[in-house]
This record gives sequence, structure tokens and C-alpha cells, in this order.
Amino acid sequence: MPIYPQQLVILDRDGVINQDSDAYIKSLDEWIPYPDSIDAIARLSQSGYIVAIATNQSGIARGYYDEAVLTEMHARLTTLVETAGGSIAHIAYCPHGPDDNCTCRKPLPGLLHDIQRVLGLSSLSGSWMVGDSLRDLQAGHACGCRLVLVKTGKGAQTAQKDLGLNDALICTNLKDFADKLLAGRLG
Ligand SMILES: O=P(O)(O)OC[C@@H](O)[C@H]1O[C@@H](OP(=O)(O)O)[C@@H](O)[C@@H](O)[C@@H]1O
Ligand SMILES: [Mg+2]
Ligand SMILES: [Zn+2]
Repeated sequence: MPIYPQQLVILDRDGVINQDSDAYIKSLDEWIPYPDSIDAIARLSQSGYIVAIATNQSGIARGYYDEAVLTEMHARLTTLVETAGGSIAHIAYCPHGPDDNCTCRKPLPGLLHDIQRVLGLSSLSGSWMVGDSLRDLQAGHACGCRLVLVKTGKGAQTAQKDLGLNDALICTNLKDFADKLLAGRLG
């Protein structure tokens, strides 16, 4: 079954799906999903949307945790979503630090291109990118995504800035985004 770009919802992780911390999310115990985020992802999946995740994880390069711990977090996330009746199509992460000159650290679009490749899409134009930081929106903008800033995590601070991306929609949280999208209120 072909996937259309408009069906794809790309989510930032920390500050959108789960609580964020300026001290990084360094262990499975620190990975705490927001109360309604798992259900929001499941409802999007059940309604025919394809959900993927694009997350910077510089804590790995900084030595705060390793890829095994990250895999545990993502196994927990996937299990919770599947138990709620949904699915996550792909989790793309950047393990690099700011000085590693990689091509995948947001605001660069490398993680989104990875998702595009894995899902066999020719374009991400019209896909949704939901984040709490400007760099999430910048990565989405580079791919022609429709941009949504949620006010959880760093989102309230981000909303105070001049985003320079005047087409970004603002939602209270991931639940609010899912509610509005599924109600046909986001166009
Ligand atoms: O929001 P996503 O992309 O899912 O993940 C963000 C995290 O990897 C961490 O990203 C760091 O930014 P630096 O990588 O140090 O610039 C800081 O903002 C941390 O507070 C945050 O937990
Ligand atoms: Mg974030
Ligand atoms: Zn990278």
C-alpha cells in the first residue's frame, strides 16, 4: 500500500512525546511519556497516519548514556504505542554532538531524509513535523513539511522567539495536535 506524504506525521521526541530535561534524558527511568502522548500516537495510527520520530540524541556523543540505553527507551515507547493499538513506523536518531559535523543533527534534515528513504517516499512535502524546538521546525521546513510547534518541553520558550517560520501552527501539546488533525481542523 503506497504511503502519501500527507499521511506522514514526524514527531520530535523529547519535549513532544516525553518530558525533556536540560540534564538530558539519560536512562529508561528518566524517560517519562506525557500523559496523553501515547494515546495520541495510537489514535493517529488507527486513523491511517504513519508516525515516525526524528530525535537528536547528543547525550550519546557527550557520554551521558549509550545506544543500548536509547534502544531500551525506544523499545518501551514502541511497546506502549502498540499496546495502545498504534504503531511507530521508524525512529531516526542522531547520536552525534554539535561539533561532529554530521548531516543528521537537526536543524539539518538528515533524519527526515532517513525516514523518507525507509518509508519509500519520493517527497516529504505536505508531511507533518511536530516539535518543541526551532531546530525541529527548521528541519521540517527544509523538507517542505507542514510545521507544528507544541508548547510542551521547550515549546513555550520557543514560541516566544521570532521563529522566522510564520507558517508554523501552534498546539498546546501532542494530544491537541492529534485532536485537531483528526477533527479536520488543521486543513
Ligand atoms: O528534542 P529531541 O531532538 O528529541 O532531543 C533533545 C535531546 O537530545 C536533548 O537535546 C539537547 O540539545 P543539544 O543536543 O545539547 O544541542 C538539550 O536540549 C537537552 O535538554 C535535550 O534533552
Ligand atoms: Mg525536543
Ligand atoms: Zn548526526
